[in-house]
Amino acid sequence: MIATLLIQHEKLEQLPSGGTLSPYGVHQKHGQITSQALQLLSSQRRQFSNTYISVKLDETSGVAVMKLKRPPVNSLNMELLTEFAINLEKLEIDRGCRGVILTSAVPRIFSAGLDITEMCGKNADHYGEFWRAVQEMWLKLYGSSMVTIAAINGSSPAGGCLMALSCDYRIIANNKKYTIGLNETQLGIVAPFWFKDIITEVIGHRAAERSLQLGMLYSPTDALKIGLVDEVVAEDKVQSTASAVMAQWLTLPDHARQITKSMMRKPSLDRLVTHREADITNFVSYITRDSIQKSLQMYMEMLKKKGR
Ligand SMILES: CCCCCCCCCCCCC/C=C/C(=O)SCCNC(=O)CCNC(=O)[C@H](O)C(C)(C)COP(=O)(O)OP(=O)(O)OC[C@H]1O[C@@H](n2cnc3c(N)ncnc32)[C@H](O)[C@@H]1OP(=O)(O)O
Repeated sequence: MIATLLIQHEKLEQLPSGGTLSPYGVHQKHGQITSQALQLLSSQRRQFSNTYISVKLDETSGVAVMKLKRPPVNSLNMELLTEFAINLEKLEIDRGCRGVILTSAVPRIFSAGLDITEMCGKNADHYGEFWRAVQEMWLKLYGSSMVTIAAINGSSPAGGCLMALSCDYRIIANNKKYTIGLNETQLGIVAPFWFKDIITEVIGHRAAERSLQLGMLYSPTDALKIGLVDEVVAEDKVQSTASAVMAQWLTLPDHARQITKSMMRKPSLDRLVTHREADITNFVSYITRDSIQKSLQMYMEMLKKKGR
Protein backbone atom coordinates (compact mmCIF):
# COMPACT_ATOMS: atom_id res chain seq x y z
CA MET A 1 0.00 0.00 0.00
CA ILE A 2 2.74 2.41 1.01
CA ALA A 3 4.68 1.37 -2.05
CA THR A 4 1.74 2.06 -4.33
CA LEU A 5 1.17 5.51 -2.83
CA LEU A 6 4.81 6.34 -3.21
CA ILE A 7 4.96 5.29 -6.83
CA GLN A 8 2.11 7.63 -7.54
CA HIS A 9 3.73 10.46 -5.62
CA GLU A 10 7.23 10.33 -6.98
CA LYS A 11 6.75 9.61 -10.65
CA LEU A 12 3.76 11.89 -10.95
CA GLU A 13 6.03 14.87 -10.51
CA GLN A 14 7.51 14.18 -13.91
CA LEU A 15 4.15 14.30 -15.68
CA PRO A 16 1.97 17.26 -16.65
CA SER A 17 -0.38 18.36 -13.87
CA GLY A 18 -3.41 16.13 -13.71
CA GLY A 19 -2.03 14.10 -16.61
CA THR A 20 -3.30 10.63 -15.91
CA LEU A 21 -1.85 8.49 -18.65
CA SER A 22 -2.52 4.97 -17.58
CA PRO A 23 -4.25 2.90 -14.93
CA TYR A 24 -1.22 0.73 -14.16
CA GLY A 25 0.07 2.53 -11.09
CA VAL A 26 2.86 4.81 -12.11
CA HIS A 27 0.86 7.61 -13.62
CA GLN A 28 -2.13 7.81 -11.35
CA LYS A 29 -2.76 10.46 -8.77
CA HIS A 30 -4.08 9.36 -5.39
CA GLY A 31 -3.89 10.23 -1.71
CA GLN A 32 -1.42 12.06 0.49
CA ILE A 33 1.95 10.58 1.45
CA THR A 34 2.81 10.62 5.13
CA SER A 35 6.27 11.67 6.23
CA GLN A 36 6.52 8.29 7.96
CA ALA A 37 6.00 6.57 4.63
CA LEU A 38 8.66 8.75 3.01
CA GLN A 39 11.12 7.88 5.78
CA LEU A 40 10.35 4.22 5.32
CA LEU A 41 11.04 4.56 1.63
CA SER A 42 14.39 6.25 2.08
CA SER A 43 15.50 3.66 4.62
CA GLN A 44 14.51 0.82 2.26
CA ARG A 45 15.91 2.38 -0.84
CA ARG A 46 18.28 0.41 -3.02
CA GLN A 47 18.19 -2.75 -0.92
CA PHE A 48 16.23 -5.04 -3.14
CA SER A 49 17.39 -8.60 -2.93
CA ASN A 50 15.15 -11.57 -2.39
CA THR A 51 15.06 -15.27 -2.97
CA TYR A 52 14.71 -15.25 -6.76
CA ILE A 53 15.57 -11.70 -7.76
CA SER A 54 18.61 -9.57 -7.08
CA VAL A 55 18.69 -5.87 -7.78
CA LYS A 56 21.66 -3.53 -7.79
CA LEU A 57 21.02 0.14 -8.28
CA ASP A 58 23.94 2.28 -9.38
CA GLU A 59 23.14 5.60 -7.80
CA THR A 60 25.43 7.54 -10.11
CA SER A 61 23.91 6.38 -13.39
CA GLY A 62 20.40 5.79 -12.05
CA VAL A 63 20.43 2.32 -13.59
CA ALA A 64 19.40 -0.85 -11.79
CA VAL A 65 20.43 -4.33 -12.87
CA MET A 66 17.73 -6.83 -12.03
CA LYS A 67 18.79 -10.47 -12.21
CA LEU A 68 16.60 -13.55 -12.22
CA LYS A 69 18.19 -16.19 -10.02
CA ARG A 70 16.12 -19.33 -9.84
CA PRO A 71 18.30 -22.23 -11.01
CA PRO A 72 18.28 -24.42 -12.89
CA VAL A 73 16.29 -22.53 -15.57
CA ASN A 74 14.68 -19.42 -14.02
CA SER A 75 11.22 -20.85 -14.59
CA LEU A 76 8.66 -18.28 -13.53
CA ASN A 77 6.76 -19.63 -10.54
CA MET A 78 4.35 -17.67 -8.38
CA GLU A 79 7.03 -16.54 -5.90
CA LEU A 80 9.41 -15.32 -8.59
CA LEU A 81 6.64 -13.46 -10.40
CA THR A 82 5.51 -11.82 -7.16
CA GLU A 83 9.04 -10.83 -6.18
CA PHE A 84 9.58 -9.48 -9.65
CA ALA A 85 6.50 -7.25 -9.51
CA ILE A 86 7.39 -5.96 -6.02
CA ASN A 87 10.99 -5.21 -6.94
CA LEU A 88 10.05 -3.44 -10.13
CA GLU A 89 7.52 -1.37 -8.22
CA LYS A 90 10.18 -0.40 -5.71
CA LEU A 91 12.44 0.78 -8.50
CA GLU A 92 9.55 2.60 -10.13
CA ILE A 93 9.05 4.72 -7.02
CA ASP A 94 12.74 5.33 -6.47
CA ARG A 95 13.55 8.76 -7.85
CA GLY A 96 17.16 7.71 -8.21
CA CYS A 97 16.26 4.98 -10.67
CA ARG A 98 15.57 5.82 -14.34
CA GLY A 99 16.38 2.56 -16.06
CA VAL A 100 16.40 -1.19 -15.47
CA ILE A 101 18.51 -3.84 -17.18
CA LEU A 102 16.81 -7.21 -16.91
CA THR A 103 19.10 -10.20 -17.10
CA SER A 104 19.83 -13.62 -15.62
CA ALA A 105 22.19 -14.85 -12.93
CA VAL A 106 21.82 -18.41 -14.23
CA PRO A 107 24.42 -19.42 -16.83
CA ARG A 108 23.07 -20.06 -20.36
CA ILE A 109 19.43 -19.40 -19.44
CA PHE A 110 17.57 -16.10 -19.46
CA SER A 111 14.28 -17.74 -18.44
CA ALA A 112 12.57 -21.03 -19.38
CA GLY A 113 9.23 -19.21 -19.24
CA LEU A 114 6.33 -20.00 -16.99
CA ASP A 115 6.93 -22.78 -14.51
CA ILE A 116 4.95 -25.61 -16.06
CA THR A 117 4.48 -27.26 -12.68
CA GLU A 118 2.32 -24.24 -11.71
CA MET A 119 -0.05 -25.18 -14.54
CA CYS A 120 -0.28 -28.95 -13.91
CA GLY A 121 -2.14 -31.02 -11.36
CA LYS A 122 -3.33 -28.06 -9.25
CA ASN A 123 -6.82 -26.74 -8.53
CA ALA A 124 -8.72 -23.95 -10.28
CA ASP A 125 -8.07 -21.44 -7.47
CA HIS A 126 -4.35 -21.99 -7.81
CA TYR A 127 -4.45 -21.52 -11.59
CA GLY A 128 -6.43 -18.30 -11.18
CA GLU A 129 -3.97 -16.92 -8.66
CA PHE A 130 -1.01 -17.95 -10.79
CA TRP A 131 -2.41 -16.32 -13.91
CA ARG A 132 -3.09 -13.09 -11.99
CA ALA A 133 0.59 -13.07 -10.97
CA VAL A 134 1.64 -13.57 -14.62
CA GLN A 135 -0.60 -10.68 -15.70
CA GLU A 136 0.74 -8.49 -12.88
CA MET A 137 4.35 -9.12 -13.90
CA TRP A 138 3.50 -8.13 -17.47
CA LEU A 139 1.46 -5.05 -16.58
CA LYS A 140 4.28 -3.79 -14.36
CA LEU A 141 7.05 -4.48 -16.86
CA TYR A 142 5.31 -3.43 -20.06
CA GLY A 143 3.74 -0.44 -18.27
CA SER A 144 6.95 0.70 -16.61
CA SER A 145 7.83 4.36 -17.07
CA MET A 146 11.54 3.54 -16.72
CA VAL A 147 13.77 2.58 -19.64
CA THR A 148 13.86 -1.21 -19.66
CA ILE A 149 16.50 -3.23 -21.48
CA ALA A 150 16.64 -7.01 -21.70
CA ALA A 151 20.21 -8.33 -21.61
CA ILE A 152 19.40 -11.82 -22.85
CA ASN A 153 22.30 -13.98 -21.75
CA GLY A 154 20.73 -17.36 -22.47
CA SER A 155 17.71 -19.21 -23.82
CA SER A 156 14.43 -17.42 -23.55
CA PRO A 157 11.39 -19.45 -24.62
CA ALA A 158 7.71 -18.57 -24.09
CA GLY A 159 7.22 -16.51 -20.89
CA GLY A 160 10.96 -15.68 -20.93
CA CYS A 161 10.52 -14.25 -24.40
CA LEU A 162 7.44 -12.34 -23.23
CA MET A 163 9.54 -10.68 -20.52
CA ALA A 164 12.18 -9.68 -23.07
CA LEU A 165 9.51 -8.45 -25.52
CA SER A 166 8.07 -6.24 -22.78
CA CYS A 167 11.30 -4.27 -22.46
CA ASP A 168 12.17 -1.23 -24.59
CA TYR A 169 15.25 -2.86 -26.14
CA ARG A 170 16.64 -6.39 -26.47
CA ILE A 171 20.28 -7.45 -26.68
CA ILE A 172 21.06 -11.15 -27.01
CA ALA A 173 24.32 -13.06 -26.69
CA ASN A 174 25.67 -14.48 -29.94
CA ASN A 175 25.51 -18.17 -29.07
CA LYS A 176 23.66 -20.44 -31.47
CA LYS A 177 22.71 -22.77 -28.62
CA TYR A 178 20.43 -20.03 -27.27
CA THR A 179 16.90 -19.78 -28.59
CA ILE A 180 14.14 -17.24 -28.15
CA GLY A 181 10.50 -17.21 -29.19
CA LEU A 182 6.91 -17.90 -28.21
CA ASN A 183 6.86 -21.69 -28.55
CA GLU A 184 3.54 -22.33 -26.81
CA THR A 185 2.02 -24.34 -29.67
CA GLN A 186 4.91 -26.79 -29.38
CA LEU A 187 3.62 -27.54 -25.88
CA GLY A 188 0.12 -28.03 -27.31
CA ILE A 189 -1.13 -24.80 -25.75
CA VAL A 190 -2.25 -21.41 -27.02
CA ALA A 191 -0.49 -18.13 -26.28
CA PRO A 192 -3.05 -15.71 -24.82
CA PHE A 193 -4.14 -12.61 -26.73
CA TRP A 194 -1.76 -10.25 -24.97
CA PHE A 195 1.28 -12.44 -25.76
CA LYS A 196 0.04 -12.36 -29.36
CA ASP A 197 -0.46 -8.58 -29.26
CA ILE A 198 3.01 -7.83 -28.00
CA ILE A 199 4.88 -10.06 -30.45
CA THR A 200 2.79 -8.58 -33.26
CA GLU A 201 3.74 -5.07 -32.14
CA VAL A 202 7.41 -5.99 -32.17
CA ILE A 203 7.80 -8.12 -35.34
CA GLY A 204 4.66 -7.29 -37.36
CA HIS A 205 1.56 -9.30 -38.22
CA ARG A 206 2.85 -11.73 -40.84
CA ALA A 207 5.98 -12.75 -38.95
CA ALA A 208 4.00 -13.02 -35.70
CA GLU A 209 1.34 -15.21 -37.28
CA ARG A 210 3.91 -17.64 -38.62
CA SER A 211 5.97 -17.51 -35.48
CA LEU A 212 3.01 -18.17 -33.17
CA GLN A 213 1.36 -20.89 -35.24
CA LEU A 214 4.59 -22.83 -35.56
CA GLY A 215 5.74 -22.06 -32.01
CA MET A 216 9.06 -20.98 -33.45
CA LEU A 217 12.25 -20.70 -31.44
CA TYR A 218 14.92 -18.59 -33.13
CA SER A 219 18.68 -18.52 -32.92
CA PRO A 220 20.06 -15.06 -32.03
CA THR A 221 20.88 -14.21 -35.66
CA ASP A 222 17.47 -15.35 -36.92
CA ALA A 223 15.80 -13.43 -34.09
CA LEU A 224 17.66 -10.32 -35.26
CA LYS A 225 16.54 -10.88 -38.85
CA ILE A 226 12.85 -10.76 -37.91
CA GLY A 227 13.29 -7.94 -35.39
CA LEU A 228 12.57 -10.06 -32.33
CA VAL A 229 15.78 -8.68 -30.82
CA ASP A 230 17.53 -5.39 -31.53
CA GLU A 231 21.16 -6.48 -31.28
CA VAL A 232 23.28 -9.62 -31.20
CA VAL A 233 26.60 -9.17 -29.45
CA ALA A 234 29.44 -11.35 -28.20
CA GLU A 235 28.55 -13.21 -25.05
CA ASP A 236 30.93 -11.17 -22.89
CA LYS A 237 29.59 -7.88 -24.27
CA VAL A 238 25.93 -8.30 -23.38
CA GLN A 239 26.06 -6.35 -20.11
CA SER A 240 28.37 -3.60 -21.34
CA THR A 241 26.25 -3.12 -24.48
CA ALA A 242 23.13 -2.94 -22.34
CA SER A 243 24.77 -0.26 -20.17
CA ALA A 244 25.87 1.71 -23.23
CA VAL A 245 22.41 1.56 -24.84
CA MET A 246 20.84 2.53 -21.53
CA ALA A 247 23.13 5.56 -21.21
CA GLN A 248 22.05 6.62 -24.70
CA TRP A 249 18.33 6.28 -23.93
CA LEU A 250 18.79 8.18 -20.68
CA THR A 251 20.10 11.23 -22.52
CA LEU A 252 16.46 11.93 -23.45
CA PRO A 253 14.35 13.91 -21.00
CA ASP A 254 12.29 11.45 -18.92
CA HIS A 255 9.11 13.45 -19.26
CA ALA A 256 8.94 13.35 -23.07
CA ARG A 257 10.16 9.77 -23.35
CA GLN A 258 7.75 8.47 -20.70
CA ILE A 259 4.70 10.09 -22.24
CA THR A 260 5.70 8.78 -25.66
CA LYS A 261 6.18 5.28 -24.28
CA SER A 262 2.84 5.42 -22.56
CA MET A 263 1.10 6.54 -25.78
CA MET A 264 2.65 3.63 -27.67
CA ARG A 265 1.80 0.99 -25.07
CA LYS A 266 -1.51 2.19 -23.66
CA PRO A 267 -3.83 0.36 -26.10
CA SER A 268 -2.33 -3.06 -25.32
CA LEU A 269 -2.20 -2.40 -21.60
CA ASP A 270 -5.79 -1.15 -21.60
CA ARG A 271 -6.92 -4.25 -23.42
CA LEU A 272 -5.64 -6.58 -20.73
CA VAL A 273 -6.77 -4.34 -17.86
CA THR A 274 -10.27 -4.19 -19.35
CA HIS A 275 -10.45 -7.94 -19.91
CA ARG A 276 -8.35 -9.02 -16.96
CA GLU A 277 -10.98 -11.08 -15.12
CA ALA A 278 -12.24 -12.67 -18.34
CA ASP A 279 -8.66 -13.55 -19.24
CA ILE A 280 -8.23 -15.30 -15.88
CA THR A 281 -11.52 -17.18 -16.33
CA ASN A 282 -10.44 -18.23 -19.85
CA PHE A 283 -7.06 -19.36 -18.62
CA VAL A 284 -8.56 -21.45 -15.81
CA SER A 285 -11.16 -23.12 -18.00
CA TYR A 286 -8.56 -23.77 -20.70
CA ILE A 287 -5.79 -25.10 -18.48
CA THR A 288 -8.10 -27.43 -16.54
CA ARG A 289 -9.13 -29.29 -19.73
CA ASP A 290 -8.01 -32.91 -19.60
CA SER A 291 -6.41 -32.66 -23.03
CA ILE A 292 -4.35 -29.62 -22.02
CA GLN A 293 -3.26 -31.19 -18.75
CA LYS A 294 -2.17 -34.25 -20.70
CA SER A 295 -0.17 -32.16 -23.18
CA LEU A 296 1.64 -30.32 -20.40
CA GLN A 297 2.40 -33.53 -18.51
CA MET A 298 3.80 -35.13 -21.65
CA TYR A 299 5.93 -32.06 -22.31
CA MET A 300 7.31 -32.13 -18.75
CA GLU A 301 8.12 -35.83 -19.13
CA MET A 302 9.90 -35.09 -22.40
CA LEU A 303 11.96 -32.37 -20.68
CA LYS A 304 12.88 -34.68 -17.83
CA LYS A 305 13.88 -37.51 -20.17
CA LYS A 306 16.02 -35.12 -22.18
CA GLY A 307 17.76 -34.00 -18.97
CA ARG A 308 18.70 -37.54 -17.91
C1 LIG B 1 -10.55 -21.38 -26.90
C2 LIG B 1 -9.10 -20.99 -26.74
C3 LIG B 1 -8.89 -20.08 -25.61
C4 LIG B 1 -7.45 -19.76 -25.43
C5 LIG B 1 -7.17 -19.23 -24.09
C6 LIG B 1 -5.68 -19.12 -23.84
C7 LIG B 1 -5.44 -19.10 -22.38
C8 LIG B 1 -3.94 -19.25 -22.07
C9 LIG B 1 -3.42 -20.63 -22.27
C10 LIG B 1 -2.13 -20.93 -21.54
C11 LIG B 1 -1.04 -20.00 -21.81
C12 LIG B 1 0.24 -20.44 -21.18
C13 LIG B 1 1.38 -19.64 -21.66
C14 LIG B 1 2.63 -20.36 -21.34
C15 LIG B 1 3.79 -19.78 -21.31
C16 LIG B 1 5.01 -20.49 -20.93
O1 LIG B 1 6.00 -19.87 -20.66
S1 LIG B 1 5.01 -22.19 -20.85
C17 LIG B 1 6.70 -22.68 -20.60
C18 LIG B 1 7.38 -22.92 -21.90
N1 LIG B 1 8.76 -23.19 -21.70
C19 LIG B 1 9.46 -24.04 -22.44
O2 LIG B 1 8.97 -24.63 -23.36
C20 LIG B 1 10.91 -24.24 -22.06
C21 LIG B 1 11.15 -25.63 -21.61
N2 LIG B 1 12.51 -25.81 -21.21
C22 LIG B 1 13.53 -25.96 -22.08
O3 LIG B 1 13.38 -25.90 -23.27
C23 LIG B 1 14.87 -26.19 -21.50
O4 LIG B 1 14.72 -26.60 -20.15
C24 LIG B 1 15.81 -24.99 -21.54
C25 LIG B 1 15.16 -23.75 -20.93
C26 LIG B 1 16.22 -24.71 -22.98
C27 LIG B 1 17.09 -25.33 -20.73
O5 LIG B 1 17.65 -26.52 -21.19
P1 LIG B 1 18.71 -27.29 -20.27
O6 LIG B 1 19.73 -26.34 -19.78
O7 LIG B 1 19.15 -28.46 -21.07
O8 LIG B 1 17.88 -27.73 -18.99
P2 LIG B 1 16.86 -28.95 -18.87
O9 LIG B 1 17.60 -30.18 -18.51
O10 LIG B 1 15.98 -29.00 -20.04
O11 LIG B 1 15.96 -28.46 -17.62
C28 LIG B 1 16.47 -28.48 -16.29
C29 LIG B 1 15.31 -28.76 -15.36
O12 LIG B 1 14.36 -27.68 -15.45
C30 LIG B 1 13.06 -28.19 -15.75
N3 LIG B 1 12.35 -27.20 -16.57
C31 LIG B 1 12.74 -26.68 -17.72
N4 LIG B 1 11.86 -25.77 -18.16
C32 LIG B 1 10.86 -25.73 -17.24
C33 LIG B 1 9.65 -24.95 -17.12
N5 LIG B 1 9.29 -24.05 -18.05
N6 LIG B 1 8.88 -25.16 -16.06
C34 LIG B 1 9.22 -26.06 -15.12
N7 LIG B 1 10.38 -26.82 -15.16
C35 LIG B 1 11.18 -26.64 -16.21
C36 LIG B 1 13.35 -29.49 -16.52
O13 LIG B 1 12.24 -30.32 -16.47
C37 LIG B 1 14.54 -30.02 -15.74
O14 LIG B 1 14.03 -30.58 -14.56
P3 LIG B 1 14.73 -31.88 -13.91
O15 LIG B 1 14.71 -32.93 -14.97
O16 LIG B 1 13.89 -32.20 -12.73
O17 LIG B 1 16.12 -31.43 -13.56
